Amino acid sequence: MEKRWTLSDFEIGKPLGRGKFGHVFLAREKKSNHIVAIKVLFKSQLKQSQVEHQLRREVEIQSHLRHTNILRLYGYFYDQTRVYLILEHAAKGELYKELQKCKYFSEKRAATYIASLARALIYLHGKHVIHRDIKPENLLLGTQGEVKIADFGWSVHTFNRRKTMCGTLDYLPPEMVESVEHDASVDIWSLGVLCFEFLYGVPPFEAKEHSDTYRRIVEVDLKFPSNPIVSSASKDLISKMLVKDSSQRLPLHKLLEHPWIIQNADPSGIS
Ligand SMILES: Nc1ncnc2c1ncn2[C@@H]1O[C@H](COP(=O)(O)OP(=O)(O)OP(=O)(O)O)[C@@H](O)[C@H]1O
Repeated sequence: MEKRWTLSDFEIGKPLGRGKFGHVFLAREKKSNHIVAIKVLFKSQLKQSQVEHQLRREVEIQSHLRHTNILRLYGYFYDQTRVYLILEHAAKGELYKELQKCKYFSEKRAATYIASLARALIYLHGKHVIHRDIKPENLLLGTQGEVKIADFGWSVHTFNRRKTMCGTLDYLPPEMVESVEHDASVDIWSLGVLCFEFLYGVPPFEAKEHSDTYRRIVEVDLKFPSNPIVSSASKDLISKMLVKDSSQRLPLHKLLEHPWIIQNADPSGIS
């Protein structure tokens, strides 16, 4: 049986930040002395924005994941007005802020993050989970500076079809057999965008007008700035991820064997 948590199990510490729906606090579980982050969400706000369903899915998915580069969700509890999520504490905070501070990362640091994220995505996809929202704002940093995927609000579990089709796989057309892998390749695209942003400090299809960004994405209008100077190996990798035909994007296990990753990524995941 899983433990039923209550607020009295924790000593609440300093605020770590606030989001759209609630506040995050440092906390200590009294019995174990374990340090965690507690996210407090107001039920009224969740209802108003009609995101209860999304939150339930997020909790359901994230609580079953175990990977160094995925933020752990240990459990949850609620009272009359609030929902509490017990999260792994990411001691070094938001990656987004680091990127703002440095403007752009070194190739070693970028490659280390990208390799760690590729490993986390391989793990997720193996569990039929597609993240669909990989971006700097959703990444946190652990004690050693290791990157952690934190926000599962847009993730989906693509298992339902398999369960419901159980036993009748013989009749599935190729596009449906392939669709899980096909869907997962959205995360490869996002990882390519992220890699560009890590190295240049700006996302690749940025434009003043929304409509222009849209057009640049659809056309895959990929241009590498001349500044900062970035290795051709990294550009080669990015070009292999940002491919319009999703079936032609570099598979994540191949990404891990790419020369730029081999030469630059720290295998420990610490940068
Ligand atoms: N597990 C954690 N460890 C350390 N800091 C955290 C943790 N979770 C959240 N934070 C901090 O608290 C802030 C608010 O987090 P929260 O997830 O509520 O909102 P968000 O993801 O920034 O925004 P949104 O509400 O739009 O999803 C984060 O930006 C981060 O600085």
